[in-house]
Amino acid sequence: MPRPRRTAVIGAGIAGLAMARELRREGIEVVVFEKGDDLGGTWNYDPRIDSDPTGLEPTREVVHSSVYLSLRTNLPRQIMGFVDYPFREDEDGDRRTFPGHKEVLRFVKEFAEEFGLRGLVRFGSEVVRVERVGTGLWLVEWKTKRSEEVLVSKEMFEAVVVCNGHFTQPRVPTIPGIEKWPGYQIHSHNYRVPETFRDKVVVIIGFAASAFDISRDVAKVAKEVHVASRSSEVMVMKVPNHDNIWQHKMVKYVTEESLVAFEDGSSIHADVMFYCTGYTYHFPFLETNGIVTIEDNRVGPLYKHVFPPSLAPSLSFIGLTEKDIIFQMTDLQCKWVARVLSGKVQLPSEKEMMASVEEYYQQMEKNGYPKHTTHHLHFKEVEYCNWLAAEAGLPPVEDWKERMYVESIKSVFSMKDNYRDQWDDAYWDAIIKEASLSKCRI
Ligand SMILES: Cc1cc2nc3c(=O)[nH]c(=O)nc-3n(C[C@H](O)[C@H](O)[C@H](O)COP(=O)(O)OP(=O)(O)OC[C@H]3O[C@@H](n4cnc5c(N)ncnc54)[C@H](O)[C@@H]3O)c2cc1C
Repeated sequence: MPRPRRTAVIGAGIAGLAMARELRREGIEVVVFEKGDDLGGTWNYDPRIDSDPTGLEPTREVVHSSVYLSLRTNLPRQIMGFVDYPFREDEDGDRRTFPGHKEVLRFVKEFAEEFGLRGLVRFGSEVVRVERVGTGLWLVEWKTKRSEEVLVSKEMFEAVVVCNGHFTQPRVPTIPGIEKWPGYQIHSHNYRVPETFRDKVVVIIGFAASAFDISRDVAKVAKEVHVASRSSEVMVMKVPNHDNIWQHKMVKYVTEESLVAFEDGSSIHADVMFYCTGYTYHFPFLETNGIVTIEDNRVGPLYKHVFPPSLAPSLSFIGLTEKDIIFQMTDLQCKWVARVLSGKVQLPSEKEMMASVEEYYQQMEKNGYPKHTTHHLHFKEVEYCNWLAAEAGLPPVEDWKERMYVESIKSVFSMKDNYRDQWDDAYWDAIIKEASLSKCRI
């Protein structure tokens, strides 16, 4: 494919902004379509929630962000910067190592201003169709609203980069009896403040970071909080240092008398079923004639989680991988894609890319990783970033970032309350200082 003249980027979260910066650096004209009216994607806290709190009703009105009011980052700010643009403290901002969401938004906006990216974004423009047309171009159709009037417009692009985020479309487990259970159901996508749950008995399903944080937040006002999980690691117990939080095995069934029975044999009567059960990938605008599919949360086939081999390089996806050093990884993916589009880096042949995808799937199967974890990096987060960095002509991720990432993941999984405020800043400051001194010495 010849170097594209114009590229469409869908979304102005960190992925879309980083992509726009890299494309422009490569001299490629870029248009960023953003359905919201501001930059920052999920970091734009929005007090509104979807019209269906479970997020399952297909015709519901959707709010993009899943951020709740008390949210603080679960990674230290030192590894939440872009590769060449650190997340520095702002004198007037939230200077904590694990800052609140407002501070992340401030940083993302600062990044956009620094590189003059705002002017590349068409706000209030929701992409509703992306389709390859006979000429090898991509037709992008988007809608804009002016008061009550909806305008639909079309434009052709030589390449499209999908950066629409994947924390908006909830995934919810099937629970026997739930259709008749009379309580209130909600997915964490629609959680904002604990007040709704005052004096309620709340069952939270999930065992990852959001279930941990939200259970502690809700427990401040709820009567009881019962966290249930499929995880084999869950210990059935009353959680130490909390008067009103219990852990259980998964919910076995529920009844119309509001009973919730757990697989550990215990049961309670509850008011709220709260799903902290993750999200599914969702590209409602994308038409590829079945070339790109989503099956059991596997977007495929994608070479290195980015390029569908038979449509590469004119179609790509940024930020699909999960559980990694997100800002660094996203930025590196963007640098790689921009270099591929500019012709500086060649992709392998379609056949070779397909073989690589197949090999990855086989490896997953051999290791017993379920299909829905296709875009988890399975402890190879840094290896993946280093591969991207090499493709982008950059050095590998700094050793201290890798160590800090590993340590912060351990902290998250330690499930200790206040792990963020127990972080040893002095220790890490010394490590970073030593690393930068040794860089100078080289
Ligand atoms: C609750 C929560 C906590 C998190 N905590 C952390 C953390 O501590 N550290 C960390 O590194 N990461 C964290 N993350 C991950 C976070 O999602 C990523 O850091 C990152 O912000 C994702 O950026 P993105 O640009 O890929 O997607 P998003 O930020 O979701 O941006 C996508 C953009 O695309 C737009 N869009 C979507 N569809 C369309 C369309 N059809 N047309 C036009 N525009 C469209 C959306 O409006 C949005 O602006 C968290 C995520 C959540 C949900």
